Amino acid sequence: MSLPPPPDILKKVVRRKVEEIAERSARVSLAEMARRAASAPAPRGFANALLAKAQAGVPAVIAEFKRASPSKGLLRPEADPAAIAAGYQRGGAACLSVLTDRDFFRGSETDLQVARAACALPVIRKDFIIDPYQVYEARAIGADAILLIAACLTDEQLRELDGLAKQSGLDVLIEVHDGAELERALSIPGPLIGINNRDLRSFEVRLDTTLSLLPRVPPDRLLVTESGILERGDVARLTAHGVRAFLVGEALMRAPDPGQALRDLFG
Ligand SMILES: O=C(O)c1ccccc1NCC(=O)[C@H](O)[C@H](O)COP(=O)(O)O
Repeated sequence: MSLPPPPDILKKVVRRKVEEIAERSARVSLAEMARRAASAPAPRGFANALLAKAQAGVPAVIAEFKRASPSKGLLRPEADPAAIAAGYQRGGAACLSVLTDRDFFRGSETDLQVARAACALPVIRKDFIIDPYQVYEARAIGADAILLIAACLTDEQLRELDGLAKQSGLDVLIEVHDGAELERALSIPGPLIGINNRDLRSFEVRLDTTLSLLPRVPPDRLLVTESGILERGDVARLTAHGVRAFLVGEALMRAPDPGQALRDLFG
């Protein structure tokens, strides 16, 4: 069951992020966070892990750790990130995604650190990144990649945050929802383009979002389809159209054994 969307969740989340960044940078300065980022362990190669699977003809799956979400409420609030990350690795995931937002997803930086320490998979920090501070913070906590949501960012912010991430050793997944956002994302060099099937304003999920934008994604980009992949039929439908990379959360987090659910979905 889906919850009714609050009026424009993205605006609400971004407003809260602005406050959060002010609070955090008062506790740990930008300069100190940049220093911590510079001394973080080497990144694991998020984009390369996806590309290797896709080129081998195997579904490249980013398996997501998510306790709750604005659209679905509580999924698995007491989940253990270490056990689930290890299960995802055994289940054949190429990469992990960890929601670090606290107020809307019940996540944390600790979830990412614990999940990454429990496996050898590269990890993307899934959050609403709008400021350089969060890029340094992502690297400082050990993330290997960040998500940039085109709908939350101006072209200038997108370019600045993407440049800073790459300079810091992070891979970037730019997420789009429509043709206009896709054009903006394609103006930025990089191997990964995420197409989110969930309309972040209405919460409606349509796999057709990926299928309609897919012909506009050049072959040198790896399209990652995100959200609403719930059953084998969804994977079969997307695969039949040439989709090779998937980001899946809810279907795995709701299952008694998320790693086994991953095997069952893509097996
Ligand atoms: O999931 C939400 O309710 C949501 C609401 C507002 C912004 C982002 C949101 N989700 C983040 C994601 O993109 C998904 O967690 C991810 O694509 C996995 O989706 P799913 O497999 O449907 O859990």
